[in-house]
Amino acid sequence: MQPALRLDAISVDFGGRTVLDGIDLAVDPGQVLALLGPSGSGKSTLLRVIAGFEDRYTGTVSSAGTRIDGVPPHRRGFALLFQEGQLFPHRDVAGNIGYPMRLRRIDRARTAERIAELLELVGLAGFERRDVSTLSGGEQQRVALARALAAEPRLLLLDEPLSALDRELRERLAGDLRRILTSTGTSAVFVTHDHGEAAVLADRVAVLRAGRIGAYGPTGEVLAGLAAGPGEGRDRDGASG
Ligand SMILES: Nc1ncnc2c1ncn2[C@@H]1O[C@H](COP(=O)(O)OP(=O)(O)OP(=O)(O)O)[C@@H](O)[C@H]1O
Repeated sequence: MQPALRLDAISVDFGGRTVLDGIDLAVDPGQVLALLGPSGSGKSTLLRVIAGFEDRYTGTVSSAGTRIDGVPPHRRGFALLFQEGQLFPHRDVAGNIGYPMRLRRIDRARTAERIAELLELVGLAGFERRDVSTLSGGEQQRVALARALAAEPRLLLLDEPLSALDRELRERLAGDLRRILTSTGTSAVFVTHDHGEAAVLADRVAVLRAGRIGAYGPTGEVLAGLAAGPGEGRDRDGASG
């Protein structure tokens, strides 16, 4: 099967400064890839290239065997989940989750059924009519996740999706998120600073260092390598620059 995402020789140069330097990566269908690395190593820039928000790059981005360079973000079949879920404040929970289905003109009965399924999946069964402003941070992130999954994305892109939450909630939600991604067979790329989060969520880890891939492989191996490396493992990024 073709990878859900493939990057070939992605480089980004901002005003003569190399921010990404020849990145090659692939994410197989159903696989979850974590991008780790210190601040400024290029993680968000790479995510922006994948999502289609950044066109100042060389190299190619493909999905399911097709090049998608130049395809606008909303036509890529990807969904995004950020640190703050960015829900629509004037819509209730069902209105938020159903939004991608409305855009796709899926009929009301099917939409309502799917919303109920997604709420069950994220542990918020029966929350349809709740005003989003009355939800806790963790509940809002669950609703944002349900909305991202409602579009049945070919790839889910997550930019530190749990970092706004407190530690205990973060750990619980990381486990839930992994279960949900597995049960829906969703391929995902997520940016994190947190090794624990990568350990729970990811099948593979790529460590960025100054715009290059410093380490890449199965999660256990890469994290063990970081913990054992000289002077590394002490900071949360596991990279000394
Ligand atoms: N639009 C831009 N113009 C110029 N430089 C930029 C731009 N966007 C990012 N950069 C620079 O590119 C480098 C990589 O930034 P990026 O945000 O991708 O890093 P990051 O690994 O996501 O960092 P963090 O973990 O702090 O979010 C940084 O040095 C940043 O200052």
